Amino acid sequence: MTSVRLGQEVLGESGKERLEALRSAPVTVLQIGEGNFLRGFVDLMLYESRKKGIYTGSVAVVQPRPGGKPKIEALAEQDGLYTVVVRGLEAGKPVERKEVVEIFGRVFDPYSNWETFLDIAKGPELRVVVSNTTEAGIAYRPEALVDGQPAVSYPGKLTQLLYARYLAFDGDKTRGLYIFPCELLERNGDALKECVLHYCKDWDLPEAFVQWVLEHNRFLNSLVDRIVTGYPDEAQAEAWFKEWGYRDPMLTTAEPYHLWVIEGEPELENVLPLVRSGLNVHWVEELKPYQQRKVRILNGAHTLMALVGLVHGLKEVRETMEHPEWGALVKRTIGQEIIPSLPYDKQELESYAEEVAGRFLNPFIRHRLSDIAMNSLSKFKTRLLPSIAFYYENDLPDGLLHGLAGLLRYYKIASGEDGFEGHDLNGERYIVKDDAVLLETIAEVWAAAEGQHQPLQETLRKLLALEQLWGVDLNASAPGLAEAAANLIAQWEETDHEQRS
Ligand SMILES: NC(=O)c1ccc[n+]([C@@H]2O[C@H](COP(=O)([O-])OP(=O)(O)OC[C@H]3O[C@@H](n4cnc5c(N)ncnc54)[C@H](O)[C@@H]3O)[C@@H](O)[C@H]2O)c1
Ligand SMILES: O=P(O)(O)OC[C@@H](O)[C@@H](O)[C@H](O)[C@H](O)CO
Repeated sequence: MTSVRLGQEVLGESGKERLEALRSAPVTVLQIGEGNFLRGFVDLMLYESRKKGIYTGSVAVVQPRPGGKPKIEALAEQDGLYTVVVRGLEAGKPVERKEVVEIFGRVFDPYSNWETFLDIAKGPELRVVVSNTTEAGIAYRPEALVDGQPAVSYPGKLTQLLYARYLAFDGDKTRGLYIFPCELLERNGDALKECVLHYCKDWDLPEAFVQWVLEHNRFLNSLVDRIVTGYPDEAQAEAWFKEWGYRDPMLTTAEPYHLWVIEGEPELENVLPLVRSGLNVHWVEELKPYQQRKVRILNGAHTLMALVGLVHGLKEVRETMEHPEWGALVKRTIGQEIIPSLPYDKQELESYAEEVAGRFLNPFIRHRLSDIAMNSLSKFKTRLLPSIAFYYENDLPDGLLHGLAGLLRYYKIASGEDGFEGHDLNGERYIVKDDAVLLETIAEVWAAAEGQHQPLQETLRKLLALEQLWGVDLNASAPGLAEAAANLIAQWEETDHEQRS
């Protein structure tokens, strides 16, 4: 077992020289987010581009929340280096590529180095901000502007950054930034801009600044697509560390497939030269078709299989896809229920769905259902509910009904020592990670039902009435859902009980 930690020493003399060059390159990209996704996606792309001599700048990275400090410190201890293993099938052939990514010229904690953050914001060479703060990160919550301190929220910090830049360049219209949020939100750029404008208003920032934000900065809407599965299981990590001769707690794994669709003109290659670098990036006029296709097919199927799979004791994506009953259910739901609900070319959707099914079967990637299930309440609403809504006038088809029943059964929870806990059909305990207020509300419904020995259908009816979960009273939108879901859950309980005894 090696105790050597990744750092510039591991790269040898030529590596040290490359790192020196990287650190003296201008910071053209400021990255808000130290998470796995950005490191396995944007940073890896920029690194590919830099290796080809096309992108010549460097990236400064900070964490968006105080809680991310240990990861930022770990990256800094490794001289900004980290390993990505890209593995999967390419044209049907297995590939496994390891890269030590050299892209971060600066790595720091903005909470203890706020002045450094603002200095980077004022850098003449800075052109781009990228972020991934999860869907929860792009949200407006009123907060005070405190001089010399970072705002709590990401959009708040971005407002501070833009204001510092505006003041430093005296409103120069050529100094605006290109902002690329990578959060999986519909029209993520517009959503981020709205939050920034809210803070401008709350903080009474000058109207001239607001005009500068609107006219000379671009908030780009984009869609990201790559399955980034983070740190592997311990046995795999140890085997790799032994083979490589160094340890890397910031190691992440990803599939070879990658797609970034950005709503913007191809001339923006001058800002981020991604297509030129041979990457699967598309500058398009209208993002919506790409967004809907991906979120409804890929993410919808993920959410469906995570909920149904976890309730039935399954743990991973591939295992679920290979399961004779649940794998077939997922494929059927995509092909016969989700695709017919989308207003786009069927052949094209089917070919995307086939590609997605192949990605789910990636033999090298162990994608945990429990990771996908995190925050399923909001994911269900954006990823599966729109497909369900297409069938409000008719009976809900079987696959989507399984998704809804899976959600309701998975969220059969009670408050426990480690958070809100549920039990799968085999009685195994799990912890549900989601919005605390919503979890509390759901747990209260289940607790009341137990106290009153309420029939399952009645409990589900109460849950389906919670507009804070679905945006509507689902009983009114689709009468009969509670009964259908209750019957299905009862059938699951019975089948699993028979199989156990
Ligand atoms: N992993 C993937 O396959 C994948 C693919 C496409 C998109 N995404 C996007 O990435 C997100 C998950 O990111 P990851 O896989 O890098 O996980 P991660 O846990 O490694 O990183 C999450 C990042 O978000 C930050 N964050 C979390 N909640 C926040 C909040 N409320 N405010 C500000 N910052 C917050 C964390 O500090 C961290 O920097 C998804 O929600 C999705 O938007 C992931
Ligand atoms: O990353 P999340 O938690 O928002 O969603 C889980 C997965 O569906 C998601 O990460 C996909 O793997 C990804 O969206 C593929 O591009």
